[in-house]
This record gives sequence, structure tokens and C-alpha cells, in this order.
Amino acid sequence: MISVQSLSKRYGSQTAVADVSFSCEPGTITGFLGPNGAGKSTTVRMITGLTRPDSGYATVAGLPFTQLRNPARRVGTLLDAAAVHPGRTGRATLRLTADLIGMPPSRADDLLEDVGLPRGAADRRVGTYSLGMRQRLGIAQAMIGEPEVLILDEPANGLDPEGIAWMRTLLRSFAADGGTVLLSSHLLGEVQATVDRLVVVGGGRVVAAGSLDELLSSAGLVLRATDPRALARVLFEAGLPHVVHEDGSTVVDTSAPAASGVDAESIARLAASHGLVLLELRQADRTGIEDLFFSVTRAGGAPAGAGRPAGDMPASPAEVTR
Ligand SMILES: Nc1ncnc2c1ncn2[C@@H]1O[C@H](COP(=O)(O)OP(=O)(O)OP(=O)(O)O)[C@@H](O)[C@H]1O
Repeated sequence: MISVQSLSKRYGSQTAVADVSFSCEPGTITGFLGPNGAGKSTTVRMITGLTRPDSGYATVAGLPFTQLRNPARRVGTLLDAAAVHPGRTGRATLRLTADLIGMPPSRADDLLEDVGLPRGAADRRVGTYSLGMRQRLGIAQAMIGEPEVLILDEPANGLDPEGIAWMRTLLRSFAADGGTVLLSSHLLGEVQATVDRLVVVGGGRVVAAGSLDELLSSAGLVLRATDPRALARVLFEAGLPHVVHEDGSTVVDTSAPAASGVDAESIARLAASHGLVLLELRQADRTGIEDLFFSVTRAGGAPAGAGRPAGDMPASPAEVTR
């Protein structure tokens, strides 16, 4: 469990993080998204005790990070994969960490295999590693203490598509075993395929938060019927806000209060009850998370320091900050 309560941080006149709150539950992967300079790293550094907040606090596994005894046994962190001694081998690096936190050397050897750094690579000096290999080593280091929480800053950086798929499987299995994951990333597609929940920041503030399904489905439902005009009439009579597009599709705005509780099934039943044949019925997530990302960061992502409160944002379907 990670709990972040009203964290704020300024550097001189620059607001890096302003009143950020969210929580990450066991068994879930939370994506922490935002454009460059949005305040992700500063927030992660405050959660992990590396940066002191001006106000607010964060707890991990029930305590402020700095108060955890042997924190690596509770919380695994990957904040900078480059911050590893280049002269040591991958195996020596992991064995040293294992020794420091009271884990057996065999744990290091097992993890090297698990993260895809077999003997040949594990016994080479880290200085010769590619960025993707360093990320794999960094993930192994984060997991070596068998923690219950993982906090990873841009872990997919430098991984090839096979590596990204591997990491996704690894994190999903960690969460399936009850682990909590906070994953900061600007790789929108990667986040979409991996996380259950999203916290999106812009200009140091949370501009959207919620489950992935909730945030994506807030774009609405796309319908296509054999008789689009009859469909529009039925939707109008049902009081459901909708837009008919030139290509013949109709989008029902399920984020509107009048459409509260409306989902694909209720729309399908409504159409069927009027004898309408639907050729298509799906969430309006064609551009998916990318659309969400740009809409919320445009809306709330004033440059850090501009001090624009989240409440000033134009109403947007993605505005479900809780
Ligand atoms: N040590 C520092 N001193 C001064 N300003 C800082 C410091 N650290 C961060 N900032 C500023 O705070 C803001 C947020 O930075 P932060 O690194 O947290 O963003 P980010 O979302 O992690 O960005 P990126 O994706 O580029 O890493 C930026 O405007 C940055 O310039």
C-alpha cells in the first residue's frame, strides 16, 4: 500500500509538486503518467524519502519510507538504472545488495535468471551493459528483498518490445500475488497495457485519477446501426446525449450526468427493444490513453509554477479526480 497525502514541493519560485494525493492498493499496478517536468520524479523521490516535502506526507507499507527498518525488504525501488557501479559484474552487484539486506546469495543468482540476465551477461561488468540490460538489473535489485511494494521510475526505458512484454508479465504476476506497484512512465502505450489504475499529473498537480477502464470509458460508447437516423431518434427519446458523425457512427457521451449508469449492455438492450440492428458497439477508446493523456495534460498542465489549481480546468470527460 502506498498513500500520498497533499505532497507539495517548491524549488525557489518553481512549484514542482502541488498538493498531490493518491493511493495505490495491494494487488494493483498504478501508472503515474505525465509529460516532462510534470512532477513525477519529485513525487517519487518524496515517497521514497530522497526529497523532503515542503508539506504533506507519504507512507509506504504503513510507514514513512525513512522509518522502515531494512526498507529493501518491504519496498523495492528503481529510480535510476544508471546509478550502478560500472566496474562490478551484474552478479556481484546483486550479491552485494543481497548481503546488505540479509538475503542469501542464491536469491541474486535466481533473480538474474528471472530478469533475463543469464550467466554470460551476469558475469560481465555493468559498464558494458546496454540500457535495457541495466533496467533488467535494476528491476532485479528492486525485487531482491522480496518486497511487497515496487516503485519504479521509467522502468521500460531502453527495453526492447520483448523486454517490455517481459516486464509487463513480471509486474502483473507480482500484483497477482498481492504486491503493490507504482510505475512512473511517459510511454503511454506501455502503461495502457500494464496498469489497472492511473494517476495523471500536469504542472505538478493531479489532473486525472481512476481506474483505467473508468478513465478510458469516459470517452463514451461508439455505436453503428443499420439505420443511424432511427438510432438517433431512440437515443434522443431516451434523453441520452450523443453525437452523430459523418461516417455514420454515433457516440454516446456516457460521462454526462444524464447517461449515468449507461453501459454497453443497456445500450444494446435499448436498441434491441426498438428493433434496431447494431453493427458496432464499443468503448470510444480508439486513440485510448494517448487522447486522455493529451486532453488532461493540456487542460491542467499549466507550466509548473503557474499555480493553476486543478479546479480551474475546463470540464473534460477525463476529469474524474478523486
Ligand atoms: N532539484 C531541483 N531543483 C530545481 N528544480 C527542480 C529540481 N527537481 C525538479 N525540479 C523542477 O521541478 C519540476 C518537476 O520536475 P520532475 O523531475 O519531478 O518532473 P518529471 O515529471 O519527473 O519530468 P521528466 O519526465 O522529465 O523526468 C520541473 O520543472 C523541474 O525543473
